Amino acid sequence: MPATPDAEPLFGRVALLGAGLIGSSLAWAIRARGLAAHVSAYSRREETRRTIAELGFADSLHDNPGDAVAGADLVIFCAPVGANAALAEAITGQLSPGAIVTDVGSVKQAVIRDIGPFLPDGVHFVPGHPIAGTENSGPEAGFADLFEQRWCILTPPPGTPEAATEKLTAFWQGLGSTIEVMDAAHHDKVLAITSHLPHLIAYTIVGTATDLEESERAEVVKFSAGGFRDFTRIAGSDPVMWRDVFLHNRESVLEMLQRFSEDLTALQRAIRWGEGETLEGLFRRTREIRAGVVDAHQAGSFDPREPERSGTAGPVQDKADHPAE
Ligand SMILES: NC(=O)c1ccc[n+]([C@@H]2O[C@H](COP(=O)([O-])OP(=O)(O)OC[C@H]3O[C@@H](n4cnc5c(N)ncnc54)[C@H](O)[C@@H]3O)[C@@H](O)[C@H]2O)c1
Ligand SMILES: O=C(O)C(=O)C[C@]1(C(=O)O)C=C[C@@H](O)C=C1
Repeated sequence: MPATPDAEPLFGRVALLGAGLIGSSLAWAIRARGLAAHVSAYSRREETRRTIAELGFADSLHDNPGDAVAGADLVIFCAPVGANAALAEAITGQLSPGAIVTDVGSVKQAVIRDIGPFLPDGVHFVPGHPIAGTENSGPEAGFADLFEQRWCILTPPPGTPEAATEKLTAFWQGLGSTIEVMDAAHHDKVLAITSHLPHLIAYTIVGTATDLEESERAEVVKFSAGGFRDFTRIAGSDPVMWRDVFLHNRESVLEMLQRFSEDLTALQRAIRWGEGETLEGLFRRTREIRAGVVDAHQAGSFDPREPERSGTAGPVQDKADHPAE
């Protein structure tokens, strides 16, 4: 539920460390819903800072992470997870007592390992992960309703004061999300299969098809219709962000990849030996799962990733959805 404009904001100053898709969406959403009096943003590159200034979603812009967090009562790490340790080290002396530190990273155990040791006593760490995104990246890609009717998972380490988790819960609810609190290790396993492996498969299949195109002059991209095009959308996701996800959730991804490879081998056998029942049985099961996913979304979720099927075009669309353009 959006905050009313004259209500007291939940936070005085929110600092964003990195302002790409997620950071800029947070800034727009915080402003639209009146959740903070001031949004400060840190960005490394001058060119990106210029873009952010033109877009106008930050109240103050900084070329130094320490300056961005000074005086903030909420600090949100929004860079690729591989950048966290260096950023945490850079801000440690500037954090205000009582501040809440959180993040939006797609992995959680590595984030706790990399940021936790740099936080002084009296600063509360509540890692988070919005299950919301698109294949686009950078400050121009953000939009205010990205987090609406989406899950946000919080993974507070043992000993985190309840009040800090509650305040961050109120923040994400204010952005329109629904909260689930879970253990970081459990998060990393679940997301390995629901998000990380699908991205790995998409990157692989698009790479394989492109190699084939080069070696056999097969017209893969030209004739790519529904299925392959859907994969290219996911495979168009940010290379640095996803490099870091795989390097920082290694164990869980490798475990899920092992299971996936075994299942794939079973399908390979079924095709080789003409076992139609095996194939059809699996495809019927997965079709039911898809129907369940669609029902869940139709029960009230705006999904910017499926503009064609849901008929509700999101503000950021992939060119691949409009091949004639
Ligand atoms: N894209 C998604 O769908 C999605 C969804 C949920 C969570 N996340 C997580 O959100 C975080 C940000 O992802 P995004 O999609 O906004 O990426 P993005 O590429 O759009 O933005 C990342 C920002 O971080 C900056 N940055 C990159 N390397 C840096 C470094 N070493 N030091 C400081 N700044 C650096 C970039 O300049 C950019 O402004 C990641 O940790 C990602 O795992 C992404
Ligand atoms: O919608 C997409 O394009 C996404 O890939 C978003 C997605 C996902 O896998 O669902 C990607 C990474 C995240 O950490 C959370 C969400």
